[in-house]
Amino acid sequence: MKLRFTKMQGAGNDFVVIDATREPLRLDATQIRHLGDRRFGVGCDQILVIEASDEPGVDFRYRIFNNTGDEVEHCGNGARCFVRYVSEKGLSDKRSVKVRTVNRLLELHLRDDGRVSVNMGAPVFDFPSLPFDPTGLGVRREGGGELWTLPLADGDACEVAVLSMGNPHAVQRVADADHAPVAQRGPQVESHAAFPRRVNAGFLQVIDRGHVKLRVFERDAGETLTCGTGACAAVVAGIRLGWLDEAVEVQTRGGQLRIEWAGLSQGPDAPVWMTGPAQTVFEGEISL
Ligand SMILES: N[C@@H](CCC[C@H](N)C(=O)O)C(=O)O
Repeated sequence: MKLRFTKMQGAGNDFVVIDATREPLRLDATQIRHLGDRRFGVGCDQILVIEASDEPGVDFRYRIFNNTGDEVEHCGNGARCFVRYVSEKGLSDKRSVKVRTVNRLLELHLRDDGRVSVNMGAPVFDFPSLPFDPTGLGVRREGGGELWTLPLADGDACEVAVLSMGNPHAVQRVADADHAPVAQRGPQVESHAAFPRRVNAGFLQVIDRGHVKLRVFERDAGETLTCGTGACAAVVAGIRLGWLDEAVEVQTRGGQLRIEWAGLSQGPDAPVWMTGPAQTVFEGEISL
C-alpha cells in the first residue's frame, strides 16, 4: 500500500499526519512503527490520524499513536498541528474546530499571530482512571496539592505530582532542568508499578511564578523536545502546589508554550489552555 503523509512539528515534537477523512484507514502496529522509524521509515514521535466525524457539533476525530505502535489518549502538540493541517489542506475553512479524541473533546483555534491555542479540557485527579495505584507510597501535602514518594529501581526515590490530561503524567520538581537525570530516571518513573499503564514523566524547574523550564520523558517515545500534555500537567501541578500563578511560559528544549489554568479562581474543572507553534515540514508518500 502507498500512503501519503505530511510531516509536521510543534515546538520540536514531531508527527506524521495522515488524512483518513475520505476513506477509512486501518494501520497495524508494524506499519505504525515503520512510519515512526527515523532510519527505515519517515520518523516521528507520534503518528496522528485525522478521521471524519458524524457527531453533531464535532468537526473531526483525532487518533494518536506513539511511534512504538500503541494508541494513546491525547497529544497536545499534535492537536496544534491538527488544526494547521486541516486548514492548509482545505479540509475546513473554520478558524476554530472541535475534535473528538478517545476520551476528550478539544477546541483548536488558529490565532492571528500564527500560533495555535487549544482548549485541552480539565485536568483529572481521579487516580483509578489514570490509572495510578498509590498503595504503600508516602505522601506529602503542599499548597492544595500532593506529592507522592516513588521508590525507584536504582535505590533512589523521587516525589511526583500525579494527574491526567486525558493521558497520565507524573511531574517532579528539579533544581536544574538542563542537568536533570531524565535519561536515568525517566524510564524508571515511566514503568513504575504504581502506574499499570505506564506514565509520562515530567521534570519541572520553577524559574519564577510565571516561568518554568520543562523536560518530559514520554511514555513509549522517550524524551521528546516538547510534550504539550506534559506542559499542561506540569503547570497544573505547579499551580496546585502553590509554586506558580495561573498563566505560565514553559521553556522546553524545542520551543516555548504558554499554559493557562484558572483552577484556583474557578475550580478544578476549569479547562487548561495551551498556546504554541505548529508547522508543516514536508510531504511525501511511503510504501507500507
Ligand atoms: N507528545 C505528546 C504526548 C503523546 C502521548 C504520550 N507519549 C503518551 O503516551 O501519553 C503531547 O504533546 O502531549
